Amino acid sequence: MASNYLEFQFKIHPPVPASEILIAELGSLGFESFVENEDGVTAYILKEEFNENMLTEVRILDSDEFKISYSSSEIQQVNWNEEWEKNFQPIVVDDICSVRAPFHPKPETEFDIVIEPKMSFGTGHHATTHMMIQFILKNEWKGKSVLDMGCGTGVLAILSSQKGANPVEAIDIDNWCYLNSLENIERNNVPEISVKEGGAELLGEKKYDVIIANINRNILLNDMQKYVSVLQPDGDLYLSGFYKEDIPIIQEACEKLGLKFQENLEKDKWVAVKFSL
Ligand SMILES: C[S@@+](CC[C@H](N)C(=O)[O-])C[C@H]1O[C@@H](n2cnc3c(N)ncnc32)[C@H](O)[C@@H]1O
Repeated sequence: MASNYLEFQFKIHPPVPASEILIAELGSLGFESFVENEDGVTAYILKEEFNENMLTEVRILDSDEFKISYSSSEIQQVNWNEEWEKNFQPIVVDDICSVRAPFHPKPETEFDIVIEPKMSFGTGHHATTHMMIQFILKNEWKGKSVLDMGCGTGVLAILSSQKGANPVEAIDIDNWCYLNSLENIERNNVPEISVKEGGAELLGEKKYDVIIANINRNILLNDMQKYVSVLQPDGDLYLSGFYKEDIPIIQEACEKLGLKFQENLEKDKWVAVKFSL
């Protein structure tokens, strides 16, 4: 791919495992291809698509815990696949589920998900994806209707389908993630998964046995009511994308909507929580 791109180095001070939230925000602003490094994230955006207001949006992520700074430079050519091949290692969750790129050898695990992430979130490397995979692995999924909100690469929707969920639907607000999920679903030869581009406004009358949403605290708080309105009685809602200290606010919002806390997983300060109606 040869285009005029801006390359941004975003540094997180002090370095904390917050880069995936930064990546999710950058992705929704129109940045492409993200490479995580020790200090933060390198991200790219087409020069004509960049505007200064985007950096104001990024600064809103600053908190008591960390601050984000950046520098930028203009570049002519990016080979995104080479970037990923340098940076993307396969992962194995609980010895039974691998998430890997097409160029990695086939593993022996029971579940094998092949993802070409390009610039979408969801390689399984991040704690939140890892924990959502653990939840899917350890709970009954067979025959259940599953909605994956904020599907990224489609990794959780693909695993849901491999675990026997049917039908599976996936939604992401980002055009790149929508397209990338379609590609990855085809690559994994799973039964048809419906993918839509948008947010909670796409949810209508149809109800689901299970909803999984790994997004971020504020979007979850904002959209949770809509999610619950399309959850079957006795349905389960699995949420991630927030820190342990956010559990009380998430739990309070869920309980107001009639959900009961079931269980939470914790990894690198991040949590994933299961609620049931
Ligand atoms: C943290 S990533 C999770 C990706 C994948 N599900 C995983 O677990 O690895 C969050 C995803 O949510 C999407 N997203 C952000 N806001 C959203 C919204 N309001 N509705 C739906 N998707 C959204 C982002 O584009 C991003 O792909």
